[in-house]
Amino acid sequence: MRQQRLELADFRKSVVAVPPVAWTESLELNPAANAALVRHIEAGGISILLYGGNANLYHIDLGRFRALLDLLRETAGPSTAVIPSIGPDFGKMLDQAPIVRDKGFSDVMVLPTAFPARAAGIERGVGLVAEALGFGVILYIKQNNYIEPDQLERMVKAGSVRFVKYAVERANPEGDTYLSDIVAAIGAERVASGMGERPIHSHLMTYGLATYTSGAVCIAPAAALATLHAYRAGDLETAERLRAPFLEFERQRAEIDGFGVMHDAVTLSGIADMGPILPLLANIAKDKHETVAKCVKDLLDLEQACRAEGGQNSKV
Ligand SMILES: N[C@@H](CC=O)C(=O)O
Repeated sequence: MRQQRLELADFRKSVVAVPPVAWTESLELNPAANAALVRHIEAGGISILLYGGNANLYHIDLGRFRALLDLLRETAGPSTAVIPSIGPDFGKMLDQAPIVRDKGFSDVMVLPTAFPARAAGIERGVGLVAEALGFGVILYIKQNNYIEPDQLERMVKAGSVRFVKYAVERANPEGDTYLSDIVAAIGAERVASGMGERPIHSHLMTYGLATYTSGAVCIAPAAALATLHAYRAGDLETAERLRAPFLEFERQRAEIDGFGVMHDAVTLSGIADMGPILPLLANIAKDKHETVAKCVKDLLDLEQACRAEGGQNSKV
């Protein structure tokens, strides 16, 4: 695992993969399956792994959290940054902060608490958590007006927040004034589009966000990097062509279940057997496997083509 804290420039270099976690039937960590997924993502050129929503860290207990951090520290390659997530409630964040710090992680994301939470309480709570960690966090904003832009600016100046994962759902991501206000307050270089491929055209091109996070990247990492690079180069035709199978995958996730589809898609891809998803989430029904497997195959075909053409420099 990379030892140095991520700098803003590092986020611009990679799409952020948001992997699920593999468990055995008795809900023990599956080291071999988790390692196989990490290796696949790294082989596609991705250098940042964010264990958060898709890993279902919302529901993880402290024992499994410790074991996961040990495994990730040992498994990730020397240039791969691993960002675990803490929370979503204040008490769990405080319990997890010393574990994160003592195990040598230097970046962490705070999961969003939708209820009950108030902006002023989030500012104070995240400040205390950052103090306990000894470094500023990545704040996951998933709700409109979760935190006011001027508060966020204060938190960045105080060092309690270093980066933001922005994932507020909009029917149309253009004209998102909350996002423009956030960007005006802390700078686009501190914000990642944080909700998969659907809004990335706007988020990268209109708002100039640093990068994007995605679950599907775990299946097609080189294709995702090629997509990011095509957007950056202004080659929108290539970017849209590359994004098409990711969008179809996201459509299936929205229709069936975003978490369950992501988890089981990795198993269906043959990359690694993820086993059961940690409760309170659930695996998808068997009768959905065929549809999901078809999307996964399209992603794998694209991945193969991108790798054959040289990964991120591909014009596939
Ligand atoms: N929820 C999105 C992005 C992750 O943070 C996904 O899973 O693709």
